[in-house]
Amino acid sequence: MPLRPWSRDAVPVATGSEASAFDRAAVERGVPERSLMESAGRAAADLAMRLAPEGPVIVVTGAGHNGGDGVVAARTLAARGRSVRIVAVGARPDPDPLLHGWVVPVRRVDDPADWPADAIPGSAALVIDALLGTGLRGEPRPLQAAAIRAMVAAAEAGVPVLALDVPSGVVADTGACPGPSVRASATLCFGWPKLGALLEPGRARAGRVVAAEIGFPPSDDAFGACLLTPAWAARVRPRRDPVTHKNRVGAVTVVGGGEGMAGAVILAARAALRSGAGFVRIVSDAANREVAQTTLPDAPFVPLDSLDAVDDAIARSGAVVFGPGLGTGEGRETLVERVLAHDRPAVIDADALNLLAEGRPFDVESLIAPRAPRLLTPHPGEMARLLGVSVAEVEADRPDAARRLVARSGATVVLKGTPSLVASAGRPLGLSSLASSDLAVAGMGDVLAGSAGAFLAQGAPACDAAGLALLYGARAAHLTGLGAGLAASDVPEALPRALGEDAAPHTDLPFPWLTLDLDAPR
Ligand SMILES: NC(=O)C1=CN([C@@H]2O[C@H](COP(=O)(O)OP(=O)(O)OC[C@H]3O[C@@H](n4cnc5c(N)ncnc54)[C@H](OP(=O)(O)O)[C@@H]3O)[C@@H](O)[C@H]2O)[C@@H](O)CC1
Ligand SMILES: [K+]
Repeated sequence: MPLRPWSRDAVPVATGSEASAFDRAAVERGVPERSLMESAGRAAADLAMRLAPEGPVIVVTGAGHNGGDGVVAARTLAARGRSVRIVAVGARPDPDPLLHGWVVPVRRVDDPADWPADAIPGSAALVIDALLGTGLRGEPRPLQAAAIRAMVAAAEAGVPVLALDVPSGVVADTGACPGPSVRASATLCFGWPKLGALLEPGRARAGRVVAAEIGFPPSDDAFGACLLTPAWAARVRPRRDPVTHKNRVGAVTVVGGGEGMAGAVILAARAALRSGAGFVRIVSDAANREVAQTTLPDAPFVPLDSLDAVDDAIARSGAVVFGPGLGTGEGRETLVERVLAHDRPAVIDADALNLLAEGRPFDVESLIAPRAPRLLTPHPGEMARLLGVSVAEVEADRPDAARRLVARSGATVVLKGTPSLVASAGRPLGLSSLASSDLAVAGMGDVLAGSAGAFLAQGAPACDAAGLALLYGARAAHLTGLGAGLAASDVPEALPRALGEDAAPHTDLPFPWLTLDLDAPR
């Protein structure tokens, strides 16, 4: 199972607005716009030849620079001997100077009510969507909407569609689709992947996401997000010193599991051990002692009503995982107060979050300026309770919800979903590159919390611990080969294999300009 996605490290991700501002700044610095467009269009032609090694190519162009990229791609394909035709939607110069004198047949379409049925024939080997890029404002107008519908029909008839920069109709800032949008089998992003191609619903429209270096200056801190990839994880993950002992490599205390909820703490504790923690303690309801100790004899057990023993366990730990299966019944406030009084890095999950959402005994604002890193790991329902909004409001702008909780709590936040997001003050928003519907199963949150606790205890900063837990958990799930039959309890056992992989990420794209090759969502 080849390690994917391919990249050399974390990949900067630009919103459409950031990309446009960066384009302008680059041009002001003397980077010729034509050279950027030339590199973009030639990279598009390279990828097009790979996706459709033979047969006719239709390039649907718009009036802006996205269309210009498409014209360069069409010219390059023609110069390489391919059969290519342009469908020009809206105004373009005639003849187009970007064609450098090459004669490429152009079909001009100006009337949305009269879209020619044969403009995109079913016999095409590939459609290149160069209609709308980062310049889309609002819902596509009727002419562009007709072109998008024609490209959707072609895709439904089995013609692959390569979208340039972003599938037309998808808002590059957010992934929203205010009207019709192209269904691409692959999207080639120029410079950097666009956030809109990585967030739903845009992600589902983009297919495989490939990014190309096209001659931009370095982006440094220009963008607010980045894609966390396997190569990034391999670089930042903690490694053991050859000479060490169990308390030096990360001790974790998992606090959770009300009566009858032993499974959640056991999953978290097992994930912590399998993520490299040297010592894991379980603090749980006394009724769970037998099952916990039988199932996971490696982890000493402390009953959660023995508060002094709880204090002692936490004081001996490098990190706490607080909340899995905890329950929100009477008396839990005391435990919250006691656990969070320690200056230990902590993952705050599940019912510990629900208690904070109810202000029992305090709310997330009281976490501000803790003496140790805090990592909050809500799913959208918990996030909605913490912010006092509806789940629909969270889902409508997930990056904003994550950033708001960071501002309110001072903590690092993982907002689970597809993709899961990692938000932390002063750091770009991290997007997991390994989202998969296979992970939508009960107990995965407990595994994530335990694993993140292990990375925290091994000294990783909270945002790295969060990203590592997301990526290695998802990779482990993939390595089980169980697909939609995955159970959360399968994942901890596969974590060591995921962590042990040192094979370089794989791509079958041989292009020197390649900076990212990310599979279509599963
Ligand atoms: N600049 C650079 O350095 C580089 C840029 N690059 C490329 O350029 C792209 C950005 O180019 P861009 O800014 O020209 O915008 P673009 O996406 O082509 O769209 C503008 C067109 O869309 C139209 N339009 C807008 N809203 C609409 C609607 N609702 N419904 C219908 N039409 C609508 C708008 O029409 P208008 O509203 O102005 O009449 C205009 O015609 C970027 O994604 C990348 O591919 C690369 O080559 C690298 C170098
Ligand atoms: K496009």
